[in-house]
Amino acid sequence: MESFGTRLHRAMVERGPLCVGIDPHPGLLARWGLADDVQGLDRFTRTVVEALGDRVAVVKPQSAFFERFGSHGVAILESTIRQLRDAGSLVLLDVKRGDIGSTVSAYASAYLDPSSPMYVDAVTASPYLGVGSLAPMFELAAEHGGGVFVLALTSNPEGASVQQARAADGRTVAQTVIDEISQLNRGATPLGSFGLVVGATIGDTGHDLTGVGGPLLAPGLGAQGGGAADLRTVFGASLASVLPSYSREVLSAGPDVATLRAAADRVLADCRAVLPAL
Ligand SMILES: O=c1ccn([C@@H]2O[C@H](COP(=O)(O)O)[C@@H](O)[C@H]2O)c(=O)[nH]1
Repeated sequence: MESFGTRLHRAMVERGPLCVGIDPHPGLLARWGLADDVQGLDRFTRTVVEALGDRVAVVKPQSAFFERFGSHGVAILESTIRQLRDAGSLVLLDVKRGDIGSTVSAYASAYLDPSSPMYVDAVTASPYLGVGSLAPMFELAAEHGGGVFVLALTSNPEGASVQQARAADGRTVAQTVIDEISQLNRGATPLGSFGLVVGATIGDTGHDLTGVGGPLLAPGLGAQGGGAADLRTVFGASLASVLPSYSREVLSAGPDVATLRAAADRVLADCRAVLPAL
């Protein structure tokens, strides 16, 4: 079975290094002329799948915007995941899960076991109960060709006070996460299956990402103020592993399918101008 890293690398070569998030904010639903209800949610997500599912490397549904509609929203999330997989994009579910290891096992089954209704190619995970507590996710991902993106240096301004605090050995908390994920990817080519989330808004923090060996998901572009040019400052020598991620910047171009596609093409061109060819 092919690893997630191999599948992701191929998707980035064939479709370009771009992840587009599905974040159906109430304001976006209104802007698209849709009601803030499950019907509006369903129409919104179907339009995004139609516009982008067959052309973008990775689509990242944000679970929170589905969960707020309860079981009906979760049913639409499951359906969206299936539609995206059928359309050929990789699905990264942004759920930022993390807990004690025995509970992480259940999260792993929910998202990374192919028999689960919510099975996706990769998930986001939070390391703040210790990177080791995420081991059940790493193991199930490795077994079934899945991936896990662990929060390292997030795009929000509040993140730095925790992530850039120093641990007992003098490294920042983020650097300890970076180092543990690098170990998991050792020897994997062309790309490891275990990624990090590093915001495009954080500037040059001096963290060493060169040994990660896995994908570096870069949110914070567009609506949060980051631009493609910032990728150079944040990622320096690691630019080749960057997967830029945009949500509102692209979604606000809807509901017209052609306009959504044009917005995705535009941000991809901006990123290609900065990132090395794969
Ligand atoms: O550090 C992080 C980690 C995750 N996110 C998520 O990405 C999108 C960003 O949406 P935009 O509309 O492009 O701002 C959203 O789902 C966040 O929860 C992040 O922004 N930063």
